[in-house]
Amino acid sequence: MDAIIEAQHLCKEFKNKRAVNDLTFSIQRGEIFGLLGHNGAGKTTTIRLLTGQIPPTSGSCSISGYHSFTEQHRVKPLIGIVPETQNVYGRMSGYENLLFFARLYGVKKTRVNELLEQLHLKQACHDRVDTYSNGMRQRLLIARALLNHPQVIFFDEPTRGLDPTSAREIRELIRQLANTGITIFLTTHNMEEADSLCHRVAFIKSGSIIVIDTPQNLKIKHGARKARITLANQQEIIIPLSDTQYLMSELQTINNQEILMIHSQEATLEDIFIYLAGKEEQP
Ligand SMILES: Nc1ncnc2c1ncn2[C@@H]1O[C@H](COP(=O)(O)OP(=O)(O)OP(=O)(O)O)[C@@H](O)[C@H]1O
Repeated sequence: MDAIIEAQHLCKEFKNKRAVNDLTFSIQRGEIFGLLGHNGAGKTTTIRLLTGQIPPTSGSCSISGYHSFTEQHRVKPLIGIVPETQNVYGRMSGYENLLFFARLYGVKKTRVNELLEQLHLKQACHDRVDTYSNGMRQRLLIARALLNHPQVIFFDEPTRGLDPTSAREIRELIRQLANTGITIFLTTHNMEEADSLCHRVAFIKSGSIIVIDTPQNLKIKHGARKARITLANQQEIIIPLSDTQYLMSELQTINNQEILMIHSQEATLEDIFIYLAGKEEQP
């Protein structure tokens, strides 16, 4: 296996607050990996550690074998970051924004044009960014993250605040990037998004990872399958299939009523998340 991101007993404390607690994991090249957690669970801090923006309190993390913080000069050319806040220069055009960063990174102008084309921003590229929709701004941030041909892209809540069409476009784009071999590390609150996009997910709670697996395995291991029975009078009964006694007693209550439909219902990733991580974090 060829791991590109590795964390070993990674911890981060702010004053007396432990934001990230003993994270150990590795992510393979080409993987789409999702870090899922409530507000304040430690997702952004994990990204900041992995990308070398802040030093760990203890433990270590690396990209392609280079220590994220102490070997930033090696790590920076390998990564792209799409942050949670859309920190672009509103008074500049999309083109100027990209050109500014291209110069900073020593990237050729032709790459800017290539990315404006790839991210469908060519037409509006000379308009001021503060006239862009949220979806366009997000695509501009992705273009910026791609300037240096990164091997890994970190997305912090990539579809937060986007309308469903723009969110779908961004998800499609993430899939396309992964298909070109780029490793994707993303954080999200959106369980459906994680389920449809990620090869593996980790649930983080109060700074600790409580489980890492594929969405499918998590559903198989922790999800109760249920039968949804719709009666002719439109009443719906949901019965867990694992509990035979309960199933039999519920079926008896149906008695002579006509059954319209019986569907088997799989647990969703959200069900599993709530089961394992509970509701929102306590401050
Ligand atoms: N610079 C900082 N100084 C002090 N505390 C911080 C700092 N950054 C984060 N924290 C705290 O660490 C914890 C984890 O924060 P983090 O931003 O990583 O969570 P998150 O999972 O990304 O949340 P959200 O989904 O709301 O963005 C929170 O309790 C937060 O208040």
